[in-house]
Amino acid sequence: MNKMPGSSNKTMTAPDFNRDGATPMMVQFLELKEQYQDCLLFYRMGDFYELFFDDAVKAAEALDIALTKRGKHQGNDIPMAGVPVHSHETYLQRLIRKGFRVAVCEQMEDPAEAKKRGAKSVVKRDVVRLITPGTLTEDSLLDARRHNYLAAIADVRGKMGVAWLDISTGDFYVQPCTLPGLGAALARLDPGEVLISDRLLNRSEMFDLYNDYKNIITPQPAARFDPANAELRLKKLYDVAALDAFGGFETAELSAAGALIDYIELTQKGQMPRLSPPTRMAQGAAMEIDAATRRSLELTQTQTGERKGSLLSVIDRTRTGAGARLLAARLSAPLTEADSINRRLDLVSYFHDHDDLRTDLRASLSECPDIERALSRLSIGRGGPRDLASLRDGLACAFAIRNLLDHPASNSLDTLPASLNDHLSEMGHHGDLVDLLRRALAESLPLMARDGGFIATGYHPPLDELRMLSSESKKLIANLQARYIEQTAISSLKVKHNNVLGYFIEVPAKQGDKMMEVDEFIHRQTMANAVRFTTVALSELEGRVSKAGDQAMALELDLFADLVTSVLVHADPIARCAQALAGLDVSSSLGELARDQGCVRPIIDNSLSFDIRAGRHPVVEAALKNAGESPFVANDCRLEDEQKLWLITGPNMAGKSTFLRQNALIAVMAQIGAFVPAQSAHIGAIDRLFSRVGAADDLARGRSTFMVEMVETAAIINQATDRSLVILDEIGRGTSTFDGLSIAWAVVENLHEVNKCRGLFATHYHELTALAAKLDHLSCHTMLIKEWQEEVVFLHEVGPGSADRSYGIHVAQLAGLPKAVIKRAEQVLKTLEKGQQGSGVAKLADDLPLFAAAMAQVEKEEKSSAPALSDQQKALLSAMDDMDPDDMSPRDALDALYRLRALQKQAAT
Ligand SMILES: Nc1ncnc2c1ncn2[C@@H]1O[C@H](COP(=O)(O)OP(=O)(O)OP(=O)(O)O)[C@@H](O)[C@H]1O
Repeated sequence: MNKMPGSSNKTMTAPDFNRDGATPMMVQFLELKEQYQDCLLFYRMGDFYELFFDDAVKAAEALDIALTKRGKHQGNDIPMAGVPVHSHETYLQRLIRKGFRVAVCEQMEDPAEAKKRGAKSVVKRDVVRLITPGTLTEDSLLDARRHNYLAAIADVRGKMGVAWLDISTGDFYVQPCTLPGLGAALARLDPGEVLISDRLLNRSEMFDLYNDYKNIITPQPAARFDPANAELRLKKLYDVAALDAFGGFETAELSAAGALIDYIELTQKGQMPRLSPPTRMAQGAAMEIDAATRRSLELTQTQTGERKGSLLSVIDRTRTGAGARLLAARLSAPLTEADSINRRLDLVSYFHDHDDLRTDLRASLSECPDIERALSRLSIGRGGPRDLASLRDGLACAFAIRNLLDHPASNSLDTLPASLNDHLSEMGHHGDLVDLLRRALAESLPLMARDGGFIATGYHPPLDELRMLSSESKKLIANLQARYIEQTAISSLKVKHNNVLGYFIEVPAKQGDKMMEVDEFIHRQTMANAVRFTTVALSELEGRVSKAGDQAMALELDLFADLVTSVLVHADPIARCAQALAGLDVSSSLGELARDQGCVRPIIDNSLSFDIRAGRHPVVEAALKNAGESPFVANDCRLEDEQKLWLITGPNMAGKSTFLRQNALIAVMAQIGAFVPAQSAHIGAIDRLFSRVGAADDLARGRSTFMVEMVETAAIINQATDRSLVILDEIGRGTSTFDGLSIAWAVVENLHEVNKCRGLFATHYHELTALAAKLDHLSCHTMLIKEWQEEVVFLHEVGPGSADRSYGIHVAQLAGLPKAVIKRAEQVLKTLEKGQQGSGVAKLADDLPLFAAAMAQVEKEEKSSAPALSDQQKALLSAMDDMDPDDMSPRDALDALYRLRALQKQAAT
């Protein structure tokens, strides 16, 4: 941590809000800080945001910036740290990532105004915004390809509701929820921040959830979740008398949605961003996938938290940020309703079948800026000229895309899929707005409107006049230089400009006296090497330049505000257009993926089918391809009728986990409306997907591997229905053999008899295969291998039947376990296989030779198995032994080399 430089005095960290004796500025700071004690207060002072007291200490440590001090409070030094305004976003990003909340306090008036009230008066300041992880709008603080949701959870008389919105795009949703389903809902949303009322948070049932999300939970007073207030807030926001038009919301959903709006008002200080009316997601509309299943299937990120290596990274071919966000959102929430899935598939099919059209569309999309985020920034008063340009270019792209899709050059006789027509009509017509923005905006644009110069010449004549006045005056100033040189005969005289003096005449120091003699030149400043003057004419021209400049700036800002208004009048249709573009991006990119990867359109209906022919694991297949290894082996999976539940045995490393996961991933891909990596696929829509494939300790929650496994298994047994797909890999391996086997046994029976779900169950407990005789819908399958010259070759093929052994020792050998250990393991295995399990196991230690004896045996075998050397080979070795390179001349060395080569040739024949 940074130390207070050169300070032996006591410093104070936590501010003492006692204002006695404080300077007026500190009084102002303390008044503000007292209101925002849970935030770091960025206190604007000129070109810096300053932090004081423990805010400064925390920020200095988090940002690795200097910690200094400024004045005293109550007799103690005040720690201070600061970040420049022009680069503050980088610092903000780091603070937000580290979990801080920041209150941004701005100067609300020109310092000159404050001075008018008296020399000691303080510039008015106020907090204009609270920056929290769930309320970010700046591109620099956001990932362009991911949504950043702010979520709220409400409980009203035992009924729960979840609401979530992305302030940077205006998306807003609600859904009813149950306590057991809450974890899955949050895992799906992966929000940046979660609001929960303190009353709900204190309930013991919430402790686990709190544990999982404590870093992003922002507790709120229960009053902020009041449903009656929530309803009023929503009605006011959307200016409606009743909310029925948006769908029938349950009270808990309203309460959650209202808490979100309240929080936005609180953090944005009343500046409401554009928010789409809340869309209600019905319970069960999305495939339920709990957090453990998401982790194990690595849908949007790998188990180590990276995007690379996830399913999303392999299937994402989108060209726009909005498309990428939509694809990630769809992948997190596959649909359950067959008709909706098929509508999406129709569009993917269309793009899959029309290569040229798809290529042209994707080329156009590449040019399309992020309309959603630009619109959101403009709506919240945080946009700049470049956001207007993004809208201009994005809407122009939409126009071009509409033309392209409305009049496909080829296949003009094809009927367009219904969802394509929907997208086209959602794109609307924004020609007038594009035209306006084209005329209004200059070619190169500053980030902030206050930097000026962004209105195109010719758009607004009065602005052109002011600019002309200013530039003509500048020209006249330049002319003055020539006149004064002639008048004074000082050729080195220059007219210059700086921010302190404005325009001035500068001559070298030795010419200063000469200038002083002329009344016209008014002395301003004497420097070491130069003397500076002004004249009445120069001051007048300068006045004209700055007046015209100020007027032009004010006019530009007015014009900017007008343009923003013209955009915001159309905010909703623009947002719909942006969503349509994102939809086209996703569908065309899935069409591209299907073409590229040889995927097929799945048949999705309401049956209980699960029939995948020649399915492949998209991520493992891509990895094998990248590594240049042998191609992926496709496998069938039919979970129907008497084969609803598969029991899969087979050696380690034979591909069981890959097979299990690939079928889950194919189901997920199919239900987001993507083509799937298979020869054919028929899936009766799945309501819940469970995958328990390996588990790690959850030490944070004090759970062992086995405990985690059992908690997850319990969730499956309690929740899986006959429409669910359950994937279980090696249940029960974390405990003693007999305990594990018994649990696995009972779980299989329960899945078969009670849950009646479709499922894949991989195990090394070969004893379980006996269950197939008892359970009608259980069938045994195994990973095929070939044994060849004592080697095991994995074929990665799934076939009927069961394996009689696991070849674990073989895999251990491949992994490099020492030979002695392998040998010993083989001895133990043989003894066990002779039927000495159970009570006989205890006798193992007596019956088996000692470990040391086994080691000695290995050494002996190695020696005896070493191949005998031929006479020629011996001659070669002894010739090498006889050589001493230090004693050789270069000539001797060369001769020796030839000799060795000749001996080696003899040895080889
Ligand atoms: N169908 C396949 N085609 C080609 N290679 C495959 C296939 N399935 C698996 N593999 C390769 O085999 C490796 C091991 O697969 P996997 O982890 O699925 O085996 P496993 O049977 O589950 O092993 P264990 O029982 O030890 O967990 C994979 O990393 C992959 O490289």
